[in-house]
Amino acid sequence: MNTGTLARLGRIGTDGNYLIVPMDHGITIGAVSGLKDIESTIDGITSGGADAVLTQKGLADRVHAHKNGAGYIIHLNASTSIGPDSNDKRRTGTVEEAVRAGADAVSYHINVGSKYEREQLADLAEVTDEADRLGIPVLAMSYARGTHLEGDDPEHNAEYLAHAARLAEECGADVVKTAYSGDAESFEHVTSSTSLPVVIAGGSPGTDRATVEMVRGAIDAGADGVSMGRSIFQHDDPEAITTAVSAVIHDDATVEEALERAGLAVEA
Ligand SMILES: CC(=O)[C@@H](O)[C@H](O)C[C@H](N)C(=O)O
Ligand SMILES: O=CC(=O)COP(=O)(O)O
Repeated sequence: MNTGTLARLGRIGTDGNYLIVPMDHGITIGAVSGLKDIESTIDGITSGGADAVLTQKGLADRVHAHKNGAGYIIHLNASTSIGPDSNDKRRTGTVEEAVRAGADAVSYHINVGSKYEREQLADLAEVTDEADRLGIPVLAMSYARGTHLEGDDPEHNAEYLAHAARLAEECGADVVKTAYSGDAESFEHVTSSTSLPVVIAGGSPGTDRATVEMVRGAIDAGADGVSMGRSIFQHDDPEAITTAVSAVIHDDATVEEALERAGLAVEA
């Protein structure tokens, strides 16, 4: 890893742990709650302890004035939930554009098991080469998603998730984000399948306790943090839920301690 990449990796995390809040969903699902007044949302989550925020390049001007010194990641591909196939992620930017827009890192989304994985695999490998030349870390959002997967809930199957996580390392990424398998025991298979820092997506929002329990379970399984979007930016109090998630990631708090610190309900 070159000096620049290592230095910038330190800007999107704290001591090797990562509380990243992605808000690139404006392409995927539109300007949902939390993304309309994204400036206030970013103020809240960075005050609550987020290490970095993540958007598409077009939002850069709206981010910088509100990120309170947190790191900034620009996402390089996207799809929409209303188009023919949300697994067909297409390029929305380059690493050079991200650097020009003041990013400390870039991210790229690959759907392993989809009919688009071949193109996305090749594109991710190009992104990591381009990023390495510029000393920019790459967060690979590596999901198990697509018609070639089998089983009842393939998107949360630990075998598929472990494969997706290792794929990111083999393609030269610096951090990998994938879905949580649902429990610490099965997720250990995912974290042990790669030497990369592993962070989890939050998925569709649940209760505050469920969100914090997911983070606690992932950390107990060897994960290094989160790249958690909707559960945080769509929360009624983004600063409070970020405070709770930060307590687990940065201070190794229990679920109860984290919820109490954030002033959130402790009972299930
Ligand atoms: C909205 C979702 O299902 C998320 O998991 C997205 O797929 C993640 C990605 N950043 C996107 O918005 O495309
Ligand atoms: O970019 C999106 C993610 O990294 C995960 O988003 P989610 O809303 O937590 O699923």
